[in-house]
Amino acid sequence: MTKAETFGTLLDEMRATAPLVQCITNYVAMNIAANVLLAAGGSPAMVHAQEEAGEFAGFAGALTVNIGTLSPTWVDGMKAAIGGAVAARRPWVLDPVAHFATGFRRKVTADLLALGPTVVRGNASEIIALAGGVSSARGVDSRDPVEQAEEAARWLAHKQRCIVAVTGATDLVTDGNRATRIEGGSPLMPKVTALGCSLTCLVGAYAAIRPQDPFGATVAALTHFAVAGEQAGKQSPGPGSFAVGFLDLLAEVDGVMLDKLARVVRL
Ligand SMILES: Nc1ncnc2c1ncn2[C@@H]1O[C@H](COP(=O)(O)OP(=O)(O)OP(=O)(O)O)[C@@H](O)[C@H]1O
Ligand SMILES: Cc1ncsc1CCO
Ligand SMILES: [Mg+2]
Repeated sequence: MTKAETFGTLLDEMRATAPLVQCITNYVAMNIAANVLLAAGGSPAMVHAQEEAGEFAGFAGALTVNIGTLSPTWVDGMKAAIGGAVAARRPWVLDPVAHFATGFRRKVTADLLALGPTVVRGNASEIIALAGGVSSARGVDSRDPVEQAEEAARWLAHKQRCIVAVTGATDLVTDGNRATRIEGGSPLMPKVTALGCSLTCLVGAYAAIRPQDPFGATVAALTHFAVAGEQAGKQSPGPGSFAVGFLDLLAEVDGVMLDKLARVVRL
């Protein structure tokens, strides 16, 4: 981000541009992720078949790849899409859902990481395990605090030469040298499935408008989520109404509100 830019100006620009984001996500996330992206201001397209994924990535603003409900044919689509995005010099974001759980997931994740994601976004357990650490998580839900993942995130970002975003009660974004903490959100967020997967797609939307600054783009996306989540949490008695209210708040937050309510700390 340049000096004159704020998260708010980035949000307004993202919404005005409505970047086309190719989302290869899981069966659980597909609907909510598309709705999240639309509410926030982007334009999602769930395109994953190997026959067309590479071609589509050539004109999408960004690509996001999520391994939540893997199968071999989807992996072919992911690799084709990544090839298309890299050839077109578009940013791509990897969400390594429960990558530690099985041999198949570990192998696919290693293959995808080797293709050079622009951003990796995961929960604390996923990022700790990606850096070779030990986590007690067995499935898609995190069992570790974000603070415990900071060293792992910095190490991974350095090794992969990418941006790493760790989410949880507070979020952390690092490029291996710089790191930023984002506060906000709601304890109801992990009680609604696939909000992390949806956030990965929103990171794609911001990266599409700032391909030269994926660090700033990632912090902006997480800040948009944190502010909308915090406000929605104040109005929601439980996960069901939160899911609906959160979509409303993602759309309601504008640049001025984002800059007023953002709690972002440079570490
Ligand atoms: N306890 C919490 N308090 C506030 N915000 C939270 C909390 N837990 C998660 N969040 C927020 O929820 C969003 C999703 O992060 P989370 O770490 O739950 O992703 P995830 O585990 O990958 O989710 P999923 O796999 O279900 O998509 C982020 O914006 C994060 O800041
Ligand atoms: C519940 C679930 N299972 C595979 S992916 C997914 C969505 C949250 O990551
Ligand atoms: Mg996840």
